[in-house]
Amino acid sequence: MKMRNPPVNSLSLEFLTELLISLEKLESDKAFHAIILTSDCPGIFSAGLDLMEMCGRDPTHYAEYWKAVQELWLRFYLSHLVVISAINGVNAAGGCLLALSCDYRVLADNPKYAMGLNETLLGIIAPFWFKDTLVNTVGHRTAERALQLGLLFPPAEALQVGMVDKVVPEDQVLSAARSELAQWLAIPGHARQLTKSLMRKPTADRLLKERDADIQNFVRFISRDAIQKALRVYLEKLKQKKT
Ligand SMILES: CCCCCCCCCCCCC/C=C/C(=O)SCCNC(=O)CCNC(=O)[C@H](O)C(C)(C)COP(=O)(O)OP(=O)(O)OC[C@H]1O[C@@H](n2cnc3c(N)ncnc32)[C@H](O)[C@@H]1OP(=O)(O)O
Repeated sequence: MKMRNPPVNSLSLEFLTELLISLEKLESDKAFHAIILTSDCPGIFSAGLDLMEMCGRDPTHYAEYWKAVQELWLRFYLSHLVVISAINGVNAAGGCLLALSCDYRVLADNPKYAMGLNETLLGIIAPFWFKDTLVNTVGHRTAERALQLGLLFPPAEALQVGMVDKVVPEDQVLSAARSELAQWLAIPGHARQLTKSLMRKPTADRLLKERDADIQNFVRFISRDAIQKALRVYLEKLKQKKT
């Protein structure tokens, strides 16, 4: 699955919906057993959630958007397919969440390709299920530091803290993901799937039990004047970077 939403693969409502539909199609076709998730945007895996969906819109839109974000995470996190990410670019916040929801992560060895949950740098916070997904991957202490400081880890550090499983030269990121896949596909499917569910269901259930409350919390939080201002300032900084 090659993500293509130029210029930065931001996860807009439309793009989230496309990803969901693609995933559902693959999952319902018995011929498919695995996905390699990668990017078609040079140097960028994903810039995360689309800030334009969270800025200057009305509460109904925020609620619709957040429901789609929840849905995409739940579907990827619990997918019965083997999902491996071949991370071939910078990968921020919501994009990083998507990679953390995969079964295995290969990152291209380029110092520019940092990844992490950097929400605090924007003046916002990573929701509890983003946090849980990170804790499940790198452990509590590393997650606590990474989340508070909004750290984006370059490849060597991402490997060292366990955020990714392998770092390879850029031109080998896809072939490394394919090689890894062979090992996962050699395991009897039902046993692997049940084990995945055993490991992940408690984390997913936390959100499933509080889905509506989580949407309401998001809408309340994102609608605050101070948060809207912080997002506008951040977007402005991104634009000024060019001049
Ligand atoms: C009491 C508590 C209750 C709590 C309740 C819960 C609360 C929940 C809170 C909210 C949770 C929200 C979670 C958010 C998750 C996210 O994912 S936020 C997004 C974070 N992403 C980023 O910080 C990355 C930002 N982008 C970049 O750093 C760079 O763009 C890049 C990815 C490194 C690429 O750089 P470069 O190649 O130089 O391209 P640019 O010129 O910077 O960008 C090109 C254009 O794209 C626009 N853009 C970039 N990122 C985004 C984005 N995420 N969304 C929308 N648009 C984006 C950028 O502005 C450029 O636009 P133009 O200038 O118009 O070309």
